[in-house]
Amino acid sequence: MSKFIIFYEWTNVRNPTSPYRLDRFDVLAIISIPLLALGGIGVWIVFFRCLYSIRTDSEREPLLAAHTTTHLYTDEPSESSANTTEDITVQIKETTSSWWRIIELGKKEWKYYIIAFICLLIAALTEMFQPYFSGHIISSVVDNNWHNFAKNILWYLGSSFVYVITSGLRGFIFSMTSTNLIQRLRNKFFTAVLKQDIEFFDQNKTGEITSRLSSDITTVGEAISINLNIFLRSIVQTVGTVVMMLVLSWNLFLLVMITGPLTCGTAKLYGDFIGKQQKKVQDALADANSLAEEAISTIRTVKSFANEDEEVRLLRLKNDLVRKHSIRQALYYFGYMWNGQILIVFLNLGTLAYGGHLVMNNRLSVPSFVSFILYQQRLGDVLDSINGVYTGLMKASGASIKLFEHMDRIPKVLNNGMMKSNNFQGRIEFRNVSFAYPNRKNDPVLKNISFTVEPGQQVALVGPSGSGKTTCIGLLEHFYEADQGQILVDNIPVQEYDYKFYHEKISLVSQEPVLHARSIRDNIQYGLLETKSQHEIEYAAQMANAHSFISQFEKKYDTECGERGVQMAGGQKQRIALARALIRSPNVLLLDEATSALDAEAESQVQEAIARTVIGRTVLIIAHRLSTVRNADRILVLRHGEIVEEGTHVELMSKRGLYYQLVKRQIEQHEADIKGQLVETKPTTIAVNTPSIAHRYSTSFNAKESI
Ligand SMILES: Nc1ncnc2c1ncn2[C@@H]1O[C@H](COP(=O)(O)OP(=O)(O)OP(=O)(O)O)[C@@H](O)[C@H]1O
Repeated sequence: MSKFIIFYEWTNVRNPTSPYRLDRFDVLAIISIPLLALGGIGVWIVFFRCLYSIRTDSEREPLLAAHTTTHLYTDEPSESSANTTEDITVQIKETTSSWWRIIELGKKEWKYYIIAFICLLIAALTEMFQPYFSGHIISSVVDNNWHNFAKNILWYLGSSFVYVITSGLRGFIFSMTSTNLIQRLRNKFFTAVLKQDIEFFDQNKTGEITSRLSSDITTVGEAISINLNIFLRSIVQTVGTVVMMLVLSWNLFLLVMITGPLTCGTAKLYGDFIGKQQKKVQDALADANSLAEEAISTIRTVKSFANEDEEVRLLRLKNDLVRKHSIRQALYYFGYMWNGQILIVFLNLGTLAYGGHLVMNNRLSVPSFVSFILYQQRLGDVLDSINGVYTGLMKASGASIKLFEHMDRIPKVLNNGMMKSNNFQGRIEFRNVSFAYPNRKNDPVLKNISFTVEPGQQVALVGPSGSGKTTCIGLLEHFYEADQGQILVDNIPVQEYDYKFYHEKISLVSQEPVLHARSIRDNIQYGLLETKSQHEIEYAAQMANAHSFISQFEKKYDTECGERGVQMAGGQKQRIALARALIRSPNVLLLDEATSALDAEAESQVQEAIARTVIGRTVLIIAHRLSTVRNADRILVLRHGEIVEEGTHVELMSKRGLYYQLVKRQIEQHEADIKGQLVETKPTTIAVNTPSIAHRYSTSFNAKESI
């Protein structure tokens, strides 16, 4: 019992002899300082809530809104709707899951993280003792004790040396892992994006996707590695510093402790704001990048319409939105820093006053007080860092939400078929196919169409613009899934074929073939698993009527094609594209207006190549110039997504239906053109680079002859 009484007296805060005694001054300090700090924070919360509700001018700007993608002008409603419990829950889930996923990405480098953590631990421990040695250096100077002074100086120097080495190593490892993380994230994102179906690319602009690939991923990678570094360091430092402070003076530590929840609360509040704002910054940046990318990639069109100033104006408006979102984010950051500083000022003042009181009452020694103050300053820095970590993580999670959204999207069109046929014939069948594009679900493009193309047959699809011809090719290429009905090749649904196998058997030459910024050789063997010999490449080029012009280039097959084939003429591009299709010896050739953009000479060269290559192959051809499909085995006439006529050229002409009308209109148009061209003066005729008269004449002549 007596022991209990002694213990009670020893721990009784009212007992003047107890080391845990608290007087009125103690209680006043512990209560008043946090209250004062809270008041400061409250004022700032009110100020920032007001600021938050102010909409920027450019968000109201109608012109910009008209050019802004959906996610930008819908971000305001989404923010207000985030007030509902459901939305907040979704946001928290999104944020948490994106953190975990980013951490998972770093799992691969766990060995490096362990080394970095050991360095960090050593650095933090050595750093932790520095205030202790500083306190003793000061007190030994006051006491005139030079032996103690030298000893503590040596300890200080030794610990600083270890600190410098280990913290440098830690920094290097974290930078290296950050670079690796960014690269891995970039590769994963690019792989995921390329695996998406065409619907995804219909919905997302190229510039937006590339912006995610560069800017968002860098933001995430850097924020994560830097924050992981700071977070781990801060945790170790916090534990060490707290222990040292407790040992030095528990009364003073109690005062410091009370401000802890305030610091965490502030970090949470501002972290949430900053996270939300970061998503807006990244979205606005993606939108601006998208516009810049579009303007640069279509520079010829921009220049031919002298529209540079307008493009610059639009980009400025979009960049202005990025700037405004970024400034608002910087203001949140400023507020958060300000609050942190208020807390620190109050805490320092409180500690000085209360610590001074303890020293004057002989409850704390001077060296301990000095050391405590230094530790407290360090704790302030550490807590500040932890706050920064939280806001940094929120930034990263804001930037990563869209990244993971793209990466997680499961394509609606899956290319997971396994079928590889040894006896691939190339019989095409459209069986009751109906289709509407996913982004225009209410506008049916194909309505219950059925047709077959037997192996070796040449079938032409003709019809007015927008009747659904290219859509048929898109479905056959399995870019989209039909809403109803089936598309079969050799009686097997296209989705059941192995993706690579199918696209080697079926080759497409489109109206505006896109070449890659690589050599002609690389373009011809594009997408092939094995490298083709020079002989095979030349053979494909000869079949496509391309060898002679390629041979005239100085670098021959190593000549660069330029971005999207910009360094090649239209006819040359078409013939390289034809060689690219032919090198895989496809059973089925899809020709989507392969010659419509060419002049007479280029067209005749491509036609000649096509005539040579179609023999023995199943061919589905789309042509506006009806003269090019006269010899097809069968012609299907489409109108508003339905097959309205079917037969050979002669049969259809005799029917006097839509096909006849189309041919007639084309002849009349050509005749009018010829008359117009003939009355034009010579210089004008030379200046206007239209498809040649001779070509049009021959087309009209052919068509007329056939009527
Ligand atoms: N990616 C797309 N998203 C939404 N609608 C589309 C898309 N591509 C085409 N369309 C629409 O589908 C319809 C048919 O287009 P399609 O390209 O198949 O016509 P077409 O007969 O080939 O025309 P043209 O002869 O002028 O090339 C058009 O109304 C077009 O606006």
